Amino acid sequence: MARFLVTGGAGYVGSHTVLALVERGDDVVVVDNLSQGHRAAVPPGVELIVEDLANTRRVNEIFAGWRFDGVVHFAARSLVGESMREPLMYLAENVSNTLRVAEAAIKSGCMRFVLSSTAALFGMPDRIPIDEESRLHPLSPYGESKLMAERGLEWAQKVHGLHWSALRYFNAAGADPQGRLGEDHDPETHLIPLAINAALGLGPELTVFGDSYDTVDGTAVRDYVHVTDLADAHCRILDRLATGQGGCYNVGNGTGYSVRQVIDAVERVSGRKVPHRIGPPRPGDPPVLVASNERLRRDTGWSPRYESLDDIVRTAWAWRSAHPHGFEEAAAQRETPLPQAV
Ligand SMILES: NC(=O)c1ccc[n+]([C@@H]2O[C@H](COP(=O)([O-])OP(=O)(O)OC[C@H]3O[C@@H](n4cnc5c(N)ncnc54)[C@H](O)[C@@H]3O)[C@@H](O)[C@H]2O)c1
Ligand SMILES: O=c1ccn([C@@H]2O[C@H](COP(=O)(O)OP(=O)(O)O[C@H]3O[C@H](CO)[C@@H](O)[C@H](O)[C@H]3O)[C@@H](O)[C@H]2O)c(=O)[nH]1
Repeated sequence: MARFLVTGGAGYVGSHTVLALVERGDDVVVVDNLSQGHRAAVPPGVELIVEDLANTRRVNEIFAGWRFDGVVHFAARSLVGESMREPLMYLAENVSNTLRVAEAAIKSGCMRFVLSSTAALFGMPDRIPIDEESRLHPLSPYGESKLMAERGLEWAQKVHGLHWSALRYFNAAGADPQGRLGEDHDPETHLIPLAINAALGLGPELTVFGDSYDTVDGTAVRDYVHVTDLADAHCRILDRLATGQGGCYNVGNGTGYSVRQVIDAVERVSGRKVPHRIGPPRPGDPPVLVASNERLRRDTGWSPRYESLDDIVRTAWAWRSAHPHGFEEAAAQRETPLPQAV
């Protein structure tokens, strides 16, 4: 059994990874400031430390107080559009928090580090599928912040011998197949939950960002990878780091789906219409982002269990329709006192 610190473990990808680690018998501690995360997303028995990673003293204390074998660093600001309005805040926060966590880890002798990175590193890619040798050219401060974080970790490896990997996710999607966890952001900006909310009447009609791209039907194409498959990739990478081998990996299904295809999938799975209209393209959105996942498959034996878009959407639909108001409702239900025995 190993013990891991998961920053941002109350968030979407983080909580699914915490669950996967716990299920295979690892001991997990979560640190999260709950700015986006949810207490109810942290599995029972896992310690949640509510803290902001800006607090250097506390971050050092957390590492010194536990003997962690590794850290998985999810906590970050991750809205591309917001980063275009607040570039310096994004760079300062995402980079400094990553380096602060890495420094505290190294000081405490915790030498395995996994960074949540992103396909946004590649900007407008010059070839599809995108492999790890593709040109790194972020088009947003968000993407730039992850590239700078990766570079910082590279120096930590050269100088201090840190074993690290970056997992560059494409579009995380879906929910725990057993319905225990799901995606609950505020504001929600991701396509699949927005389409589901529109179908359920929980949100406004969906705006399709552009229908004149050079793609199969004019709408933008993305590589949707199931969050449980992402969680599995983190578990495998932590094991690989234990052998001293690191590296950067693209994590996607290797198949692209257009926005229209996503809408069709939500309609098939839910049996409802997704009210939508066509709007202008979102500035900075590349027409097509599809991963090559060959390196991850080769080095770790990973392969996605959820390759079909309908299967991915089905899990997201199941969670959202069972929890129309997300985790707050789930927590409130659990806090309802049990009826008194008479
Ligand atoms: N969701 C995606 O499609 C996607 C794609 C590529 C990369 N990523 C990256 O994966 C990671 C997780 O993404 P997500 O969608 O699960 O996001 P999320 O917002 O659901 O999770 C991030 C968590 O970190 C916490 N957090 C943020 N700043 C913090 C701070 N300063 N101190 C402590 N906790 C803090 C939040 O409360 C939240 O629980 C992020 O680093 C993101 O950039 C996500
Ligand atoms: O209301 C909406 C929202 C999205 N889209 C489109 O749907 C696709 C997916 O968009 P979204 O779910 O917002 O994800 P991305 O903008 O592709 O960004 C995600 O995937 C990136 C990597 O590919 C990560 O860097 C980001 O953190 C993550 O949010 C894109 O073509 C968008 O233009 C719409 O048409 N309407």
